[in-house]
Amino acid sequence: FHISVFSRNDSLELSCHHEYDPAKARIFKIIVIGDSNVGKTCLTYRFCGGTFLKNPEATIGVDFRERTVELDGESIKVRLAIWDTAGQERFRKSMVEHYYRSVHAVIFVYDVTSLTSFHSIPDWIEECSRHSVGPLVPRIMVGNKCDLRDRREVPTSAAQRFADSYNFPLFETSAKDPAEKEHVDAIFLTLAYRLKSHKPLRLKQPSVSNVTQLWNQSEDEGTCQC
Ligand SMILES: Nc1nc2c(ncn2[C@@H]2O[C@H](COP(=O)(O)OP(=O)(O)OP(=O)(O)O)[C@@H](O)[C@H]2O)c(=O)[nH]1
Repeated sequence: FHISVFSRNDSLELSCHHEYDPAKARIFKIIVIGDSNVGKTCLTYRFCGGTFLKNPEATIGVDFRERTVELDGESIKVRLAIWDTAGQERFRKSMVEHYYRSVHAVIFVYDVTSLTSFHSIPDWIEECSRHSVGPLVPRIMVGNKCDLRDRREVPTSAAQRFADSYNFPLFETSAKDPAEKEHVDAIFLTLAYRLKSHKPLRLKQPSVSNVTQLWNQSEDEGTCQC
């Protein structure tokens, strides 16, 4: 049962499950934010699908992806519901309120070969604040496309200074380079470990599509400040 909302991408699925399993219902919403073309879709696809998505199209509205991760051996399972947001203003403006409702964590992405995308990060942080994402919501910064070594415009030192000033962990990686696959996993696992003690979204009606519920519950609950 595959669902993709407002998307032309061949995205991964949030599956519909029919038996109630509390472990499966422990779910955290992570939004991935940043300029268009920085690689948000490819990073989330790499994490959820394991491969590099060739020829992604611009995200329209949002694409949902999901992966369940096991923490502390197998003792804790958490489901990461990842919202791959649109970078282009015209494809996101009607959706922004939905992005931030009940969000548990935020990933800011820039492209290491684009100084412009790095300089946009303060604007994305500002947008988060405007939507009442509190300081207790974990945030992470990711510099993508590190495989393009000859085209790098954003030095690690500058990015690290910036990240430190906000107390964000910084990751530099590549969605494209297969050798970076585990590094991409580490980004999301870092958030999962930080979230495991937070209050998750609980699915109210396990028999109904998770996407529909996440959408509706985020309407009901407002931004999570846990
Ligand atoms: N070399 C390289 N190219 C990448 C990498 N990640 C993404 N790309 C390319 O960058 C372009 C944009 O990738 P997307 O993942 O669609 O970017 P996006 O941030 O989701 O863009 P929007 O949906 O418009 O917000 C595509 O041509 C990808 O193939 C990477 O790590 N290395």
